Amino acid sequence: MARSGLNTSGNGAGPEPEKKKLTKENFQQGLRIFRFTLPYRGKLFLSIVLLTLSSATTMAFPWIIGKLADTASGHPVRLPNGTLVTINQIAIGFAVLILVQGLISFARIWFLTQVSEFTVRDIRQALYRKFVTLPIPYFESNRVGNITSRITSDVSVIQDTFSITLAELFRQVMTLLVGVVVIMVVSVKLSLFMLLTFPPIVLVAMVFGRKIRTLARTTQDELAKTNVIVEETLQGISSVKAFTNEDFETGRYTSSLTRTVQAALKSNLYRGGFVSFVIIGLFGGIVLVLWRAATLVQSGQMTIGDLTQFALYTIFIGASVAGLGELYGKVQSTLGASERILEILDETSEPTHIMPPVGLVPTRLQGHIEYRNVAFRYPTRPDLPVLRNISFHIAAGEKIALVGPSGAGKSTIASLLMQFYELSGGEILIDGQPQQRYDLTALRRHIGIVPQETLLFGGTIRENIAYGNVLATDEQIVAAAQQANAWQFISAFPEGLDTVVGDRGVKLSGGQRQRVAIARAILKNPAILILDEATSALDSESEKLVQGAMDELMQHRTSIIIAHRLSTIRKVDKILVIDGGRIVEQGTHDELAHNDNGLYANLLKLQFELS
Ligand SMILES: Nc1ncnc2c1ncn2[C@@H]1O[C@H](COP(=O)(O)OP(=O)(O)OP(=O)(O)O)[C@@H](O)[C@H]1O
Repeated sequence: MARSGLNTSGNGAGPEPEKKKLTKENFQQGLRIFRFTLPYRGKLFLSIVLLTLSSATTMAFPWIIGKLADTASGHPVRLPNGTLVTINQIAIGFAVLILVQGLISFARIWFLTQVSEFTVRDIRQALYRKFVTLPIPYFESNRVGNITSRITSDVSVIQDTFSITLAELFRQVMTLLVGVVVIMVVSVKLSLFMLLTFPPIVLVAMVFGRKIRTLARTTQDELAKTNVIVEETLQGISSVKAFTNEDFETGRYTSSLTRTVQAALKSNLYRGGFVSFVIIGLFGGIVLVLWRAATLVQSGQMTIGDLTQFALYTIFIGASVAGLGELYGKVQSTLGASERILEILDETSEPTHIMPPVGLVPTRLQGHIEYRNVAFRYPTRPDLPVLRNISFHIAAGEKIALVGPSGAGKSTIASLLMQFYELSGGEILIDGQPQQRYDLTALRRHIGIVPQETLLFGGTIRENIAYGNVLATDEQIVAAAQQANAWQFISAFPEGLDTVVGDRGVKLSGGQRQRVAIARAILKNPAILILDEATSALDSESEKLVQGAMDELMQHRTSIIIAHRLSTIRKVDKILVIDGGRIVEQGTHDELAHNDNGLYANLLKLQFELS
C-alpha cells in the first residue's frame, strides 16, 4: 500500500512494505504464489473474461462520443450497409452499453472477490499451519513480530493484489495498448506529435515521484524516532525523574523533532516542485497538442468527432500511464511479500501429525529413559556447549530430580526429551529405542509437561484444562481438577468451569495456574512427566496444595523434576546434580547430603541458611 506520509501528522507513519526489484527471477519466484489460486481457477478465468469485456466496453465510450459529436456537427455516421444513424439511436446504443458495463462490473467484482478471499484464506491457513509445525529453533532465531507480520501485512498485500492490483494492471495495460492503436487510426500525425510530447514529461514526473517517496520515507523514519523517545521516556518515567534528566530528555526530543521538521520541509520542497512541474509540463503539453489538433481540424484533416475521440483516448492513455507507475510499485511490494511468504512455506516442518505415522507408534510407553553421552549446543549459540557428556537412566515409574545452579542446563536436559532440538552428540533412548525412531506426535503424546510458568489461554477454565485432551468429557475434567486440588477454587467461582480466565477474565494466582496445569497433565495421562518447579515462592498453603497435586500426578509415571527448592525432592529415587552442563554428582538425597564437599550438600546448606 502506498502511503504519502509527506508531513509530520503521523498518519501512516509505519514501515513501508519492503519492495523487490523487478527481475525475471523475482517475477517467476513471486508468481509461485499463484498456485494458491488453482482451486479457484474457474472463477479466476471467468473474472478475466469479464474484465476484458468491461475494459472493452469502457474503451468504446470515446468512440461513441466521437460519433455523437460527428453526427451533431454535420458529419453523418452510416452503418456498413449504408443506413444513416440518428443521434437518438447512438444515444440508445450508448445507454445499453453502459447498462451492460455496469452489470459486467458487478459480476467481475463478485467473482474476483471470491477468488481473492478464498485464496487469501488458504494462504493464511497454510502459513499458520507452517508456523505451528516449525521447529522451536526457528522461533528463537526469528522475532515473533516479524513472523506475525507475514500472516498479517504480507498477506494483506497479496489480498490487495488479487482483489485490486491484478484487475487494475490488466485494465491499464489494455487501455494503453488499445488506446494507442485507436489514436493512431484516428490521426497518425497528431498521435505521433502527442507521443513525442507526453512520454518524456511522464518519465520526468516518475523520477520526481520516486525522489519524493524516498524523502517521505525519511520523514516517516524521523517521526518514528521521535515517537520512540516519547515511548521510552514515558515507560521509564520514574528513571527519568530519579536521574533528574527531564531537561536532558526534553532536549533530546526537541532535537529529534527538529530533524523531523527539516526532513518534512525538504520533502515538501520537492513536492511543491513536482506540483508546479505537473502544472507547467503537463498542462503545457496539453495546450501544445490542442494547438496542433486545432490546426489539423482547420485544415480539414480531422473532424470534430475525431478530435473529441482523440482527446478522450489521450486522457485514458495518460491516466493508464500514471496508473501503471503506481502499479509498478505495488507489483514490487507484491513480489516482496509473496517471496517472504513462500520463504516460510518452504521451511522444513517438524515431522509431526504425518499420516500414516512415521516410525514407532506406541499405544503405551513403559517410561524407561536413558541419556547416552548427550551433548548439546543451542542452534542460536552454536559456539557455546550447554550440555556435555550427559549420561543417566531412569527405570519406568522412577522419579529423578535435576538440581543445580541457575543456568546449569536442567531445563535443557528436559526439553531434549521432547525433541524440541536436535542433539549435538550422543543419543536418548526411550523404552530402549532411540527417540528418533518414534513418530514424533505419538511420542510427544506420552510426555507431559508442567512448566514453570503456566500459560493460560483466554477462554474458560474448562477449555484450559481440556487442552490436555480435547476429547475429555465434563466428568473427566472435573475428576482431573479434583485430583489436581483445583476443584475447590474452581467450584468457588459462580460460573465454575465456565469461568473465563486470561486477559479479559479472572486472573488466577500462580498456585491456581499451576494446579490448572497439573489438571491438564492428568487429563493427558502421559507415561513420562516433566515437572519444572516454579522459581517464585508460593505461600505455604498454596505450596502444600500444589505439592499434593504433583505427588498425585507423579504416581506410576516416570518423572523428571527440575527442582529449585531442595525440600521438595527428598523422596525421589535419584538426584542428578548438574553444574556447567555436566552431571557432577548423583545419588539419593541421603547419599548426597552426607558428602560434605559435594555441591548438593553445599546447596542444601545455602538454602537452609536462607530460609
Ligand atoms: N533457547 C535458548 N537459546 C540459547 N541458549 C539458551 C536457551 N535456553 C537456555 N539457554 C542457555 O543454556 C544454558 C542452560 O540453560 P537452562 O535453562 O537449561 O538452565 P537451568 O539449569 O534450567 O536454569 P534455571 O534454573 O535458571 O531455569 C544457559 O546458559 C542458558 O543461557
